[in-house]
Amino acid sequence: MQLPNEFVTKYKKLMGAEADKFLSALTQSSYSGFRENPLKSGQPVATIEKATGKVPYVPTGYYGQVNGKSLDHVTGWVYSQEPSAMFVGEVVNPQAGERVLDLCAAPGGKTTHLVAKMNNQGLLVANEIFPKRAKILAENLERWGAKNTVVTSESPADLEKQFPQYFDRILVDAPCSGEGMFRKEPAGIEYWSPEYPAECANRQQKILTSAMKMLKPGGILVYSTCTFAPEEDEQNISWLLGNYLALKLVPIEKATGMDDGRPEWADGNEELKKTVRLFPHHLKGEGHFIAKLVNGEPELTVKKHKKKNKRKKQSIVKPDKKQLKLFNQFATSVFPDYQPHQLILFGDQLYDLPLEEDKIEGLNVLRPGLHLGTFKKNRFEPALAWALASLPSEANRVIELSKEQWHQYVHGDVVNIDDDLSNGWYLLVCDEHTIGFGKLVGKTIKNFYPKGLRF
Ligand SMILES: C[S@@+](CC[C@H](N)C(=O)[O-])C[C@H]1O[C@@H](n2cnc3c(N)ncnc32)[C@H](O)[C@@H]1O
Repeated sequence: MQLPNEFVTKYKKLMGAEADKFLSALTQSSYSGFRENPLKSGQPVATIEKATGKVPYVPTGYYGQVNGKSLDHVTGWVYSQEPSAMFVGEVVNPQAGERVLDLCAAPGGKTTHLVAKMNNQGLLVANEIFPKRAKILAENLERWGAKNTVVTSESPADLEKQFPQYFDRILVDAPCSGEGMFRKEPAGIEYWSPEYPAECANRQQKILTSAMKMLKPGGILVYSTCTFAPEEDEQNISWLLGNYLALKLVPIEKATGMDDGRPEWADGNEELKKTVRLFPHHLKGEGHFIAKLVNGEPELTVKKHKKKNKRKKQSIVKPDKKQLKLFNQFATSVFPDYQPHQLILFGDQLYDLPLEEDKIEGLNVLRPGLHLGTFKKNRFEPALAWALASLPSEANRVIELSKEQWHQYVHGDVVNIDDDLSNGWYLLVCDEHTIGFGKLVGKTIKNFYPKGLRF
């Protein structure tokens, strides 16, 4: 890997005596890792995936690689994530029941972590500006079993109009110059230029300005990047502190190998030591920067947002009596204890929306909460997302499949069983993993695994 000369010169100057160790670490191999899903896994994942060790600062984190076609991955028991990036979710530390915004969320590494920390309770809005990336985010959340999460695809400036002073916690995992990922994704080096960090900082300040409008008084803002560039890290935090006088840095408890932020790389404010830097020559992970701030602003009367926004991208419709009957028939037979927040329809798709419906009107919403199923003529077909967000113990009607039958199922084949069971819908389970729904007719399970996911 060839680092740009200007990059080397810049960091030799900034890092001084440490520069050689730092630059040499960038030429070594990167670390891979994964988090297990505490909402699902009933046994230590380290024994079933190829974990090479425990990430010391993340209770659910492991070093090692996940096989994308393994049962654990396909059913959302694990999520592949670089070890340093895992610390961000720990710093955000959202609580069950809170309103949380992940403003730059795709592909969802941190969002899935937040879902787990919130125990799927409260509201998580996961936003990604680019629709294609937002689609991947929605798919990853579906596999993870997110119930409390709405996926939107908006610019921060548009989102701020909808949610003034609304969130208890906001994560801005900002688009950045990516210097911390150079050894993991060397293609990023091509985009780098000496001017690039300042350009990124400018964009980050715009995103932070929108984030501040959506943060409640007393709310927590976490800002993270995967770059070493002081312009995007300490200098942006100085900028925030200078522009929002009620914002205060909250100290982050550092694990072994983590460094304090560097005041001397910004305006010398010693408070910046409360931020954290993860350097690849000091720990087993890639480069990251994280700051945690609390908004001490007293509660202000928030002007009711007048909907200037005339675009009606989504219209909210409730299921009619007939649809409710079909849904209830399914729910009573398979998930008798399921308590939806609010049932809404997008076309013929039924979702369980975890927030007030007017909050999503006018927004580009890819996933208005948990996808429960589809109405087709005179029947209700449950969605894979609902299965993946459920535990075997929550279902009345379960069929256990062998590993071989699971392979048939994800391949899209019909699966035959030996037992005599009544016809109808069942939750399919393999080795304690919820894998999907199947409709039993005689001794044959009709396969409803989505075509696009088959392998
Ligand atoms: C560092 S990545 C987020 C990674 C993600 N949080 C995760 O853990 O998987 C930053 C994201 O910001 C998005 N982005 C790019 N430009 C943006 C902008 N102007 N405003 C908001 N988000 C932007 C990118 O598409 C990208 O998905």
